[in-house]
Amino acid sequence: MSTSMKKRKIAVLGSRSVGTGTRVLDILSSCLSGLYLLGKSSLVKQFIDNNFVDSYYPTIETTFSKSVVYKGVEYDCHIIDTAGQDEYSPLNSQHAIGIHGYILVYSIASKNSFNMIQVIHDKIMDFCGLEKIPCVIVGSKSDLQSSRQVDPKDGQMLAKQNDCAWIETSAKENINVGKVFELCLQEIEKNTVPNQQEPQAKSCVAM
Ligand SMILES: Nc1nc2c(ncn2[C@@H]2O[C@H](COP(=O)(O)OP(=O)(O)OP(=O)(O)O)[C@@H](O)[C@H]2O)c(=O)[nH]1
Repeated sequence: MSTSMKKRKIAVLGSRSVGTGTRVLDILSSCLSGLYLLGKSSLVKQFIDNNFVDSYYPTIETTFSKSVVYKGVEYDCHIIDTAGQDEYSPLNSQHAIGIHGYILVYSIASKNSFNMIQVIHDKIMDFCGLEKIPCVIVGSKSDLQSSRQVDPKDGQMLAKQNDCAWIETSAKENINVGKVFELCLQEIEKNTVPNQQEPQAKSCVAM
């Protein structure tokens, strides 16, 4: 790996799926309520391995690395696939400190998961004490059109209100997966002052 590569840490967050605590029951509950699962891990897996698996394994937080060339610059991206956020739980500091950009995921087939995006966004802003965070709001499972509960216009409006990028994606059909991470780098680099090597120092970014 080139020493001049810019390191960017990206956290993938969304609402936590309601696990039952045991493996068999988790699988059963995912069959019953699969639409409410966000597909965070599937999105990351498709990006890292070019692979989609239909089965569900509850996420234990994992970090992946991949070098990405964006606008002719090579970035060493560290992507943290989180287990998700509860409405009332405080933000885990590891999902804020040292993070350069966020991918906030909802399922287009779950209005509840969409409603959680503003809650999670506000939690990050509160934690970091910032007025803006580099962020992409992502509507996952765009292949599930017949189960759609979230209008694209609502996604775009939420992104506009929070000064974020927005996109819909399908890990299953490999639609817009690379674009999600490009948009995240774009939002991170918006934070970079011209002629400056790294994103501007913010209280939550470890330089
Ligand atoms: N139709 C469809 N199903 C998907 C897509 N992405 C993921 N899934 C399915 O949704 C389920 C949950 O996917 P995961 O990627 O494990 O979801 P997660 O958000 O990481 O879930 P947690 O580990 O509970 O946080 C799995 O059965 C996937 O196969 C997609 O783009 N389209």
